[in-house]
Amino acid sequence: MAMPTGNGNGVLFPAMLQVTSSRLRLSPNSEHKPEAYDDLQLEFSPLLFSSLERYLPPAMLNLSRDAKIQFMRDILVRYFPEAERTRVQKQREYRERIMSNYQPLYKELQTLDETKFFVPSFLQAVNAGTEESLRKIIIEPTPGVYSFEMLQPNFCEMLISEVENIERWVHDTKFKIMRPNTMNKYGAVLDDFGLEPMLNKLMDVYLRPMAKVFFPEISRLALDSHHGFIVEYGADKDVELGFHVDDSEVTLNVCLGKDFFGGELYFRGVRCDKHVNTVPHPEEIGDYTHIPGRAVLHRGRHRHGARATTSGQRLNLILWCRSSAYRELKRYQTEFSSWCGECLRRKKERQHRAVAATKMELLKRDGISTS
Ligand SMILES: O=C(O)CCC(=O)C(=O)O
Ligand SMILES: [Fe+2]
Repeated sequence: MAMPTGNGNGVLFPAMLQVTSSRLRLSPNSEHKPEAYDDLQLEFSPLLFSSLERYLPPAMLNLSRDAKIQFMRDILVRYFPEAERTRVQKQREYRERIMSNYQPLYKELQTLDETKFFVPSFLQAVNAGTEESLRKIIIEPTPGVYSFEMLQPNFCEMLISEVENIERWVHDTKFKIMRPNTMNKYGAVLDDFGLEPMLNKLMDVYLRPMAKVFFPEISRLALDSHHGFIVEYGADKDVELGFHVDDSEVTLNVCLGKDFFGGELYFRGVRCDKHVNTVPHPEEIGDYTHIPGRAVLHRGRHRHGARATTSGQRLNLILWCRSSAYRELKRYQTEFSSWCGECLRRKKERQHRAVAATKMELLKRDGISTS
């Protein structure tokens, strides 16, 4: 028998007793208008509560707001480990410190204005949304890497000036900035500087149709979070970037400028965790030369690095797009021949061996000499 639950003061919620064992709905109740939870100072986003409310069992919908909060929080706490909650809380505090001290140079960067941000060819192809329209604007410098013209020169200049403004502010105030990742000593995480909603829209509206065409195995499941940042290279900045895979399902990398030599990307094939250090096959070896305004889109697991920027300054906008559903599914899989070059090679080898063994058996059975 289930023990009664209470609010910690010895008072029971009778209605809660009836529904705590109920399951969430499998599909959301689209007719239900969820309450607003914006005033809550909880460890989860108020939007998460509003979204989850649509999945509550019907009997719960008439309960008090507090009872619903308690029920939903219990679910979220089980799903979201404490270490992750602490990380999110620290990140929130870090961003609040930035937002209350940093004065942006261009507030207009925070709202995506498609005609000011993108070149017409990109916009037309994405708006048409067909495979044909998207294939028309891309080239594939090496298999699985797609390149296309994307950003307007004016937008690139604004973003570069904003990053320079960030670096000045960091220097003048001695702010302890978190760099984009362990590989870069320079650059800035744009999500920390108020550009997260803009980059979310970029991923959701403009990259989603592309990912659907070029990486269908991933984008059957939604890309639902991102890490957006700028990398900076030059004599007094980072010079090159070692061979690595990204912590993303799909990566967008757009060159913003300025004038530079070098900095080419080199690619060495897509690999799963198990095969990340295996040798590349000849057809997987390819280079890409950055051109300001031009983007490359590739799988995060596509192994790559950036050669030295030998003169001038190079800044690139990077968006690591992630899918929580894809990551969850991957945990239950052991073989990735649909995208890992090495899993595929080994699978083909096994098939060849099996076919050869069968042939041999048949020849022996028919008494034909195999020596
Ligand atoms: O420098 C570049 O263009 C590559 C950057 C990159 O691969 C990364 O930040 O993950
Ligand atoms: Fe990368």
